[in-house]
Amino acid sequence: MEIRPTTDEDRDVFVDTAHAAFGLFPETPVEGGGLWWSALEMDRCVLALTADGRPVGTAAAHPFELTLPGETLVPAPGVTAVGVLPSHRRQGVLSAMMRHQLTELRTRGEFLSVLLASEAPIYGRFGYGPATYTGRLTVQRHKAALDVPRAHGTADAPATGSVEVLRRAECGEILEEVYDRYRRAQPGALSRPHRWWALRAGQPPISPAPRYIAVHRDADGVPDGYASYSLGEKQTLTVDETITTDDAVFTALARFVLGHDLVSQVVFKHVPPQHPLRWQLTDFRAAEVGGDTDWLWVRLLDVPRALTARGWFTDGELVLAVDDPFLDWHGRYLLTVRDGKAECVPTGREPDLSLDVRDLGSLYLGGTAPSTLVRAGHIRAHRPDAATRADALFRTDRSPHCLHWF
Ligand SMILES: CC(=O)SCCNC(=O)CCNC(=O)[C@H](O)C(C)(C)COP(=O)(O)OP(=O)(O)OC[C@H]1O[C@@H](n2cnc3c(N)ncnc32)[C@H](O)[C@@H]1OP(=O)(O)O
Repeated sequence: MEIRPTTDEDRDVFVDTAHAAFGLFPETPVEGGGLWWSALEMDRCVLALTADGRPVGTAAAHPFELTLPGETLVPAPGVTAVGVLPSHRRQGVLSAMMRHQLTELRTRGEFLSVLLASEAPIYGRFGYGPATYTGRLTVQRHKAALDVPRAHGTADAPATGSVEVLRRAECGEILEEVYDRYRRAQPGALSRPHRWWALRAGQPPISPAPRYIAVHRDADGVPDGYASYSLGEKQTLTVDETITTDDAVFTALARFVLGHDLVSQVVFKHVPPQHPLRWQLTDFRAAEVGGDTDWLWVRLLDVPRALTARGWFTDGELVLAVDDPFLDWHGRYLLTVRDGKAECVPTGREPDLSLDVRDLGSLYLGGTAPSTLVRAGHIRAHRPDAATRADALFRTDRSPHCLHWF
């Protein structure tokens, strides 16, 4: 078995092998298709080949930026197109590719990588842990009235601005600009490189799939939010994504789609856990939460660099004993947080928590409380107050959320 990096000449072989691994025929640029593979950069891909040179496995990484708590932007290779031909599975091909890729990323100086998992049981063994969650909110339109805000001087001042409906093709750079502003402020969000928008690679609203876009503009006419949507069967209006940094603008866009005629229900895909929309409905039961799932998985490759990169919101200290069985590595660190910044240094002190690197990946963005994984039996707390202190330390000002598909 040989694992080797690819070049532009390997693109066809890579794309064919990846499609065969997923049981698909290579996608053609038909109406609506988002050619996900056109965004692959071949110098970031690997092929696995048998001894006689037949390609049997693929893996790739996109050069994304990830927003950490504290609005810090860091490089985050987005692992994708991972596949092994059905004839060559369970013979260690994926394990060999993962070892090659993670070692290469670490050598290049990356301190974390991310992915979306096709199946949840695959990636924990390689050190990835689920770190952001997403869900679907289905609202019955006949019960969809929004409540009058009870706090004076806040949301009862509705967003001043306007909503205009455009077709996707009429939006020019608006979506890219609004998305970019949003993702810089949203922990867990990924950049969508300009190349993706230009190639129209991926899922709506990036892809050429026909969509209406409700664009919200502020009082000066500057776009500050959008909702990408389509109407389908059973009078269902589906919103692919609602993008804005401003809660009042989100409410204005929600009010717009919920008021759409000839619609019996509105499905908001990709709503973060604990989103306020449910609480804004006069009838709390008008919204049904579904499709609750993990989304972004995080793998830490350099624990001190990763922990000092993110912002912190509570002072404190914690000794973490971290195990990385896949890359055969162990470290014990004193994490000290003062005024929003962390120091993380090797220590000989007794640990507060012992944990696998995959579980640290789950805690990293603040979307999973350490005490949850202690209660699940995955993290070992060595002192009675360790989980509570860890919860306070890892908590963030805003829950992480990611809705980019790759
Ligand atoms: C980020 C992304 O791209 S997600 C997309 C992942 N790809 C797919 O889902 C495409 C379809 N599936 C495949 O191509 C393959 O089954 C892969 C890539 C998931 C696994 O490849 P393989 O070469 O069979 O994996 P490999 O032999 O290295 O298995 C390593 C271990 O993972 C386990 N494993 C592999 N796949 C799975 C799975 N789908 N579910 C549960 N366990 C799995 C194996 O049993 C093995 O366990 P062991 O070490 O205890 O023996």
